[in-house]
Amino acid sequence: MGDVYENGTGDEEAGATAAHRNEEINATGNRDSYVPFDPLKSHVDDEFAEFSTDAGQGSFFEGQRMESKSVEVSLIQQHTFSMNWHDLCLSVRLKTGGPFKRSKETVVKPILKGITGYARPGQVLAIMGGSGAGKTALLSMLGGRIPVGEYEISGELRINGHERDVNMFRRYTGFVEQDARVFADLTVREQIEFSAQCRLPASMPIEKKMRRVEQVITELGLANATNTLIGNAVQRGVSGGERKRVNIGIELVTNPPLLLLDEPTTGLDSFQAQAVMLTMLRLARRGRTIIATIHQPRSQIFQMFDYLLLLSEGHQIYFGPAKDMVPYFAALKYPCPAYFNPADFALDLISLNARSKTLEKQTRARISYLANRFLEHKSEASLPLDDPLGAIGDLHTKVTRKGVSLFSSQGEPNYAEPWPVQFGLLVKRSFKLMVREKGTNFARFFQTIIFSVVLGLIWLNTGRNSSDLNAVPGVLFFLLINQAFGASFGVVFLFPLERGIVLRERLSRFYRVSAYFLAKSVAELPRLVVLAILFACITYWMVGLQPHPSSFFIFVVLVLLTAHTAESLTLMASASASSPQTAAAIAPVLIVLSLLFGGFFIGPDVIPVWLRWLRFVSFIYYGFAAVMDNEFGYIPRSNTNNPLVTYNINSFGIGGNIGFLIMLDVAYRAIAFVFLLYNKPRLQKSI
Ligand SMILES: Nc1ncnc2c1ncn2[C@@H]1O[C@H](COP(=O)(O)OP(=O)(O)OP(=O)(O)O)[C@@H](O)[C@H]1O
Repeated sequence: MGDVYENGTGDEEAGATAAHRNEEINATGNRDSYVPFDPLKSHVDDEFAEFSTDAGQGSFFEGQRMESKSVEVSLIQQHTFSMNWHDLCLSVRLKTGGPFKRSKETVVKPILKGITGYARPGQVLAIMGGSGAGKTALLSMLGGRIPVGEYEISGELRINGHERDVNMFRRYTGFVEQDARVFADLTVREQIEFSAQCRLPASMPIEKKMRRVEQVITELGLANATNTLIGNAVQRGVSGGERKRVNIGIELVTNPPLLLLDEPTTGLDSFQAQAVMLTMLRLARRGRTIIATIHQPRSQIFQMFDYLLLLSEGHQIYFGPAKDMVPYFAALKYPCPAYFNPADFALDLISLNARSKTLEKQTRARISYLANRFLEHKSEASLPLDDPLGAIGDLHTKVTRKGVSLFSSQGEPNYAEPWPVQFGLLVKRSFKLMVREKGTNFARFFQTIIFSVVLGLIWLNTGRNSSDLNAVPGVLFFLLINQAFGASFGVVFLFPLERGIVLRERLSRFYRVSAYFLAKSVAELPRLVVLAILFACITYWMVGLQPHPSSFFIFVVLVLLTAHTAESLTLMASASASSPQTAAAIAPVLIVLSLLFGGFFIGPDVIPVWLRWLRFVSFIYYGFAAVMDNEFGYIPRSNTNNPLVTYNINSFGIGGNIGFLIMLDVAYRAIAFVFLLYNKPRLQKSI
């Protein structure tokens, strides 16, 4: 679409171009040109009347159903968020120059240039602007989600008239990101249910939590997709729009006092977009504060907005009641043509048109003119930061050393559920995900059987044949490295693939990282145990190792322990990497180094002195020593043909080597946990 106002900021030009679209320009652009619309009373609402009734009768919205007039009364009965912000600025430091340039220059790129406004309980605030205007940046700033490092922030922000404790704030607010970060192998219901189970108060009975899940599913029109897997590019699941609504449902289910949504309607058809916004409006009318960025809303959606904040190129162009936007621009001699969608009108007016140098110059001049006019108007738009509305609600603010916290944190735990419950929920989810990886499970099962049979056939009866005795150490070593690599490949992508989802859940305080880490470890165990036992059983008897049950049992334990330690070592790589590619690059290095110093390829005397210590942190070194001892321990060490002597096997014995292996296993896992704990984007704490 062309730029309606491409002739610049002049009154006549603007009017003339607008006339091109519609002869009937309401030159005054007064309120008469704006068709009042009450969505809650419209026919659209009727289509959703049943949900409205459900919500009113059920426990979903704890407060009573609110009409605008009764909003304030009900606000007093529940946690409510009133948010004021003043002169918010955000800029990013960009490094220029190639990677080898000695002195890198830093360029500061402003993203938000002094944004002021407020959001009230009971109302919907829409943040509108063209692509790259700064909508997501502003929403992230309001949501306390600006990463540390390259970004610089300034300005003031108050919740209910007080400084916020950003950690508590994140727990109590819902933040719906633009891109849905959800598990492909879980169903719609499972995703929303998990959020409800982790985040709703522990004191709430489970039936009530499940009822709330059902209500959210119904309210978001997901009833027909409840048991459908989310899916991904490879495996077909729900539609893009349904996926988006699941993302909203995950936040909505906790009924947060403040809900921030980044482009909740993008990718939805117009009916669904309207339905989602209607849900937001209803939520607002029940006392919630809703802030949503939105791109190109249709006129009926636009009329659901109570307040509007317009952004262009990081400048604030408008803030105020949505219904006053058209008159505001008309007063600046930019009238909205009659019967024209006010949202389209505003976006045409404030978008930078870079299709040609002339157009860019003209549109830039207009944006700067509008931004300057808003600066003059700003004092009227802003409210004092300690606005008395902040006193509404039963929030108890408390003075802490850091300032005033958002809530009274007395008796207010950081997480809704205690650690054991978090752990239980996570084990259940991880196990479910593991079982649903049918392709992987199938492949690993058959890979184990094929490998063990092939290896068994290659070295059939090698152990029973005394002339082949010297071949046995090689067989034992190979069996161990086979298990090490198998276990390593199984978990190398574990954390990077889930990273996005887990970071989202960690930010919203679903659970502690320790609960997640331990749950993953526990859920992965059954598969590892089954595969290791299967492998050991087949190869041990085919190769013909020591025929005593106790030796066989020790061998099984050692194969299992070696595989588990290899898994722990790989988890170090997996937890430290932010992408699957990085994990895949680090893990083989760790495993191969362990093999190299494992005592088979290179004897300790050949290794340079300063590198010899490395064998003590090689899990294969202990695993190999133990299986060798298990196989040849009966031969006295005085016998120079004893492979234990030939391979310079340590004298820790089977028990000692198992002990060291367990210690390494625990140490690797502990390091992996620390990596996971710290491998997250750090968010700025100020404002
Ligand atoms: N780390 C960064 N480095 C460079 N530029 C950045 C960075 N983060 C944000 N920006 C820039 O800030 C501007 C605003 O980005 P933002 O994502 O807020 O836009 P938006 O209005 O949400 O756009 P869209 O509707 O396309 O999502 C963009 O020009 C973007 O390129």
